[in-house]
Amino acid sequence: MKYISILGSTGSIGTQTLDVVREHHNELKVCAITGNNNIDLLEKQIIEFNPELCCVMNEKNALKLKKKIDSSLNSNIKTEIVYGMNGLISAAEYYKSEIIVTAVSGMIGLKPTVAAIKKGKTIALANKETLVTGGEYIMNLAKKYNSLILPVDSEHSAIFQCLMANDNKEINKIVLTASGGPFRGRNLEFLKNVTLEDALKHPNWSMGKKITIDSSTLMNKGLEVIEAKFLFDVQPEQIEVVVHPQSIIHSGIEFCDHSTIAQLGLPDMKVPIQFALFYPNRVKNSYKSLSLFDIGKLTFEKADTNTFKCLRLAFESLKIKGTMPAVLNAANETAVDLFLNKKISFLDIGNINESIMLKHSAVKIDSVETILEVEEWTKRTILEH
Ligand SMILES: NC(=O)C1=CN([C@@H]2O[C@H](COP(=O)(O)OP(=O)(O)OC[C@H]3O[C@@H](n4cnc5c(N)ncnc54)[C@H](OP(=O)(O)O)[C@@H]3O)[C@@H](O)[C@H]2O)C=CC1
Ligand SMILES: CC(=O)[C@@H](O)[C@H](O)COP(=O)(O)O
Ligand SMILES: [Mn+2]
Repeated sequence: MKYISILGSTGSIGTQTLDVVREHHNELKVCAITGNNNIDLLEKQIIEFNPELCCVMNEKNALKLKKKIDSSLNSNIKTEIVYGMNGLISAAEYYKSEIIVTAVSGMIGLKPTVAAIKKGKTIALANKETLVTGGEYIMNLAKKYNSLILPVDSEHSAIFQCLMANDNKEINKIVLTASGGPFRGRNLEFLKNVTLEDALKHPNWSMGKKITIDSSTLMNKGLEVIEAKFLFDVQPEQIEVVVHPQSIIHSGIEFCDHSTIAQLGLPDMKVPIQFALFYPNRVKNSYKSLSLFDIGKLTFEKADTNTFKCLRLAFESLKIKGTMPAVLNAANETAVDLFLNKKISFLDIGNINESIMLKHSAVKIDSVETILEVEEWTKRTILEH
């Protein structure tokens, strides 16, 4: 039996991780789960999976959930309810858990992931913001504490799988695929008037709201470029973004002999989640099979980084190094939150990200505190404006 913690069990990745656990209930056991607002779903998850620990970020919600659980007629439930950042860290450090699925959205995932790394846990990393903000610091920490980081992000899982069979072989480039989002092919004039509802319509994937907006601005691809740079220790120039609207080729590697290996599959996150949970093994499941006949055509385009400036900003932040990717990420989280609350327009997201980068003088990251300080500065600077 493999014991796991799921940080963010009520979200898109969290619920799909639980689907994988249901599929493999004889091999996987959930010890700890966490959520923020969705306590109705947390209650259902507690009843079904009976974890030993459940953290609700928000204290009031935690007390409400505790009341519900205490008054439940099901006397088998032994779940301890905790709350706040300390609670999230306890779930990440939970003594029985070997693998921690980091499926919370945003930089809030940084501290618990660092805590899990310091306990030498295996990290099934969905929360890309941890690597985007912590970069080399996180990778070095993982080495120091012998913690294995297994990517869950579909592109990075694809790259990891291509590398697995070709360990220690020199690579020319990473081919990082992008769907292009709901506004692929559109120009700035069109984007001036797009709405939140338009931006939330991802063509291929059903995901949480924040990452769905990031896909529509191509910031998601920018964050993934930064994630790939640190995970696979390549130069930014070795990462080629290719728009592939069908999202069937999840990414690939061109090796030094000009042979390219890619990983393909239907757009279903259960596949990379399962891969991380069972690594290095491949195990059978009941998921749908890919039929290339049904797909018919696979097409490829260049990304338009003039119209979608967030992708360009990501490459620029990597050139500047240090805290700049963390600042870009924090600016983007703040801007996306404002957009989700209908306070700014779609194009404002990229403009805010760019203006904050211009205001920031990057420094080297030598602690989690450095990252949290620049996050605080970024959010304050945007909101005071
Ligand atoms: N969805 C996908 O297919 C993919 C996602 N990812 C990455 O995985 C991560 C999760 O994405 P996704 O599942 O889509 O996101 P969701 O928005 O669907 O889920 C987010 C989860 O985090 C919890 N949460 C939100 N805010 C806080 C907070 N302040 N403190 C503690 N917990 C919080 C939510 O709790 P609650 O619901 O109870 O409020 C929920 O459990 C992101 O980093 C994303 O980039 C990467 C590749 C694909
Ligand atoms: C499923 C997944 O990994 C997402 O990150 C996905 O890649 C988003 O699609 P885009 O290619 O549109 O950003
Ligand atoms: Mn992805």
